[in-house]
Amino acid sequence: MSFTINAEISQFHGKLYKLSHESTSTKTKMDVNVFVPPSKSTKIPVLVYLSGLTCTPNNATEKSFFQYFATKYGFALVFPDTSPRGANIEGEDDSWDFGSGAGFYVDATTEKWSKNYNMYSYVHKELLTELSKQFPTLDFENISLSGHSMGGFGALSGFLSNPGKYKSVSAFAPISNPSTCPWGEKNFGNYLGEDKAAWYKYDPTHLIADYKHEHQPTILIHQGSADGFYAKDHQLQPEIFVDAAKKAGYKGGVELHVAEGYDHSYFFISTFAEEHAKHHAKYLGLSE
Ligand SMILES: N[C@@H](CCC(=O)N[C@@H](CS)C(=O)NCC(=O)O)C(=O)O
Repeated sequence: MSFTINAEISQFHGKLYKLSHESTSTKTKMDVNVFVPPSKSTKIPVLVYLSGLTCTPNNATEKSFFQYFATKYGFALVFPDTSPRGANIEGEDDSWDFGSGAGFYVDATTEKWSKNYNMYSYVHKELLTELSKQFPTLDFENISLSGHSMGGFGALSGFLSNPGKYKSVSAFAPISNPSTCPWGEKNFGNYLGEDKAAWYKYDPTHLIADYKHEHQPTILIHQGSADGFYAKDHQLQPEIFVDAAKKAGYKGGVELHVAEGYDHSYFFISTFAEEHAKHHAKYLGLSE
């Protein structure tokens, strides 16, 4: 398997690559963007950023400002897509919060979706393995996770279900307890079926309750107070995750910042991108 380089763009003294490849996990062509900072190191740490509902790899690439901080601190960035595209499954393109653009970073088990909707294996296994061959100077053993909304859920879930694999995790407005919110119920119900035990294997609030691994870095979360998905729709519920972490005695703790007046958009994400970059740089061995 090899990547097609669709674009190679100079940015912040590094290179932004827009790539595509045939995925064995999703059985579709997948797009992914990778930013490589101007480093002479042959072991450049990596931050994987998982995007939210409706996004392609380009939304965060164009609006998060993360590349500036990747150059400043010296880590590479990986921006995966949010679902398979064009799998030709009935209903896949019918709503903005399910199917295309909403793979939810799980491996589907229901008959209808399980052939293609395997974003958990795609992100945490296939993509990282394939990128390590394409980019030999990137160190995929020194890697962290971040993400927004559905991707914030994907980051927390991926970190907690792969103990020790990721050095650190952070999230912007994450869907923190998907088993108890409308987005989670819709997506988990369709992808994983009605047995909630299967949902809990991905739900950060359940995962942290059972997390036993000694690697317990501080988990950084920002949430905008004026985000309608938080304040009005109760899709995000970061406080429930914080409580679960406290109850579980998670050693690093969860640092939740509710930022007054900020919404759910990339104006919010870009404002706090540096705090997240700094957080990961510390755990990736790039700063104090
Ligand atoms: N389409 C939805 C909004 C979806 C949304 O806010 N998606 C977030 C992630 S959950 C996002 O990043 N959208 C793309 C963007 O802002 O570039 C609506 O009309 O309410």
